[in-house]
Amino acid sequence: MLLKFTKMHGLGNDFIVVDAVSQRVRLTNQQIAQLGDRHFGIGCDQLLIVEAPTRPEMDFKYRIFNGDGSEVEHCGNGARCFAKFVRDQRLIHRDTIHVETKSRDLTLHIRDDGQIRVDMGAPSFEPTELKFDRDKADVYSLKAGDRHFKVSAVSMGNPHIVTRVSQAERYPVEKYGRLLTKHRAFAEGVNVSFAEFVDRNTVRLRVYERGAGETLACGTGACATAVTAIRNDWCDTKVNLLLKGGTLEVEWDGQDGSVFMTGPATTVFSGQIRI
Ligand SMILES: N[C@H](CCC[C@H](N)C(=O)O)C(=O)O
Repeated sequence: MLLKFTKMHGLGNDFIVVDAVSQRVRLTNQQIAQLGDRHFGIGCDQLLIVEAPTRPEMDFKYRIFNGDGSEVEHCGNGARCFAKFVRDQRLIHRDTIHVETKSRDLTLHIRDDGQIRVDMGAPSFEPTELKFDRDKADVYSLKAGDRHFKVSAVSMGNPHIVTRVSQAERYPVEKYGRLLTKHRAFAEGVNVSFAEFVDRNTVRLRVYERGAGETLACGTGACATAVTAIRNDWCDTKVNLLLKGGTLEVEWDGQDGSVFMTGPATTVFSGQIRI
């Protein structure tokens, strides 16, 4: 099969985007992992497949696969790149886009300045949705390697834990992220945010992602971290998350409303590959 694709990124969290509306796409999880391989394939943190919607009130369905080939429920940076992709490919002519994902419906708005604002839906703290083994909703004490961690658990449709650190830039994220992401408390793995709270509107953040390792940015991780900060009154209802790849703005009312994330999306190149 000759597969057309577009390489994109959201603050350095990079994606292979595939249009399955205009071309027939049949990819196995193994083929997705091959495409995601940074030495033997194109290379990406996640691969996004854009499909026709399954319900008339939606514009598209978009499926998300980690670089290891595993399909997941949500991707915040990917949602922004998806929005830019479908507009640039003229698959839609509106600036507000309604899209289905595996776990929830999203509304995306492309602003005049090119930034994309995503209604990420409401956070959840119910262990059932997070598929955690524990009966306590949202705070865990976990041992990983030689350290104990106090983590808050938040679902943005995909599972996250957030732990506070004093200096994010110097923290051994690879060592402890690798241990925590597969901790036995999380039946299907978990994304791990290491957050340094700078002030009531600023958090320095690094994320070790399930199925991808540390990425330069993580949209749902930024949302999970902002929700944790607002819920604990460490931050106000608008938070700037300073990630390795750049800054994301996240807003949440601290009640049961949606989380809103605003940030950029960038197209790197388009190509085709025989697979
Ligand atoms: N690794 C995540 C999916 C991608 C999330 C991230 N790239 C984002 O921007 O939200 C998971 O396994 O749930």
